[in-house]
Amino acid sequence: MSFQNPQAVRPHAYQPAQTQQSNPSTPNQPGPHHAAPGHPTPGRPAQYGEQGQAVLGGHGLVKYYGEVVGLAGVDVAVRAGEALAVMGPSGNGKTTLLHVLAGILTPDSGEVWLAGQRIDNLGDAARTKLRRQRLGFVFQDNQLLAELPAEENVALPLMVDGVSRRDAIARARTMLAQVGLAAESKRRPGELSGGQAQRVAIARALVGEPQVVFADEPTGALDATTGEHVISLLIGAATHRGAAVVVVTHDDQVAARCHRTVRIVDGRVSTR
Ligand SMILES: Nc1ncnc2c1ncn2[C@@H]1O[C@H](COP(=O)(O)OP(=O)(O)OP(=O)(O)O)[C@@H](O)[C@H]1O
Repeated sequence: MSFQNPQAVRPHAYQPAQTQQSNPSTPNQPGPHHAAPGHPTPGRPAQYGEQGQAVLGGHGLVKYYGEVVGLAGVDVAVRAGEALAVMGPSGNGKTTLLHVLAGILTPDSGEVWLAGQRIDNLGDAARTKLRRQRLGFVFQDNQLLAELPAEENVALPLMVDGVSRRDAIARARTMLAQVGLAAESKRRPGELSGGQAQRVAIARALVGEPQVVFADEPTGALDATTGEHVISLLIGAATHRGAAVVVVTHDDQVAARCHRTVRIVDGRVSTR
């Protein structure tokens, strides 16, 4: 499935990570954290040291759609500057996990913590604001607005948040230059290649300096070479800024670019 469209302090740590595998082929180490200073980082797996605090943690996540199990009790955490791949068979809960972690869906039980704040129990308006201000999203189909040039697509989330048009466009242009699209900033999505359009979507996801970027099959509509370029750009640009990245993917090459992989099978983290 694709995407549809922050005070309490968590009292205890948890132990999910024996079920999450490091990706040995990934040379990068996660960057510095930017969890709120002074917070005992909720959701931090016990083996993470002070250099690797979890910016995002899900604990005991359960989600049903009527009788259908979406998630059956998932523990997961991701550090600032770390890219986590979420893999597993179709229909086993990957997108559900992404939506619950991103505050798009509320879990039936369990908790989600973002940089020291429990977020699963916030109201709709607060979660919407949090998603806009602190999270970034990259979709399989870039979901750019066809009638707007690239720079306005990137500037839009900033303007919605009250940044002046002039400043938002300036930041959008800087961001587009960073994804190699300075020359394309005035083009509309229909005038861009699939890979270029996805780079615009990456610029849009990053322009607000999010703490976590969620991507659901971000390379699913691209050929292998373009997909590899796009995922490298996304992970490099996000983790360089200290953001965490959570990528749902069926693609081993995409997962290999991430620091760790977690497999979701039957709504649970698989140990196999
Ligand atoms: N809105 C919904 N209503 C009812 N059932 C749903 C809904 N969304 C997901 N499901 C069901 O929940 C289970 C998990 O779905 P989910 O989309 O999370 O799987 P997935 O691993 O992301 O699949 P895929 O790889 O095919 O995208 C599936 O059985 C699915 O049919």
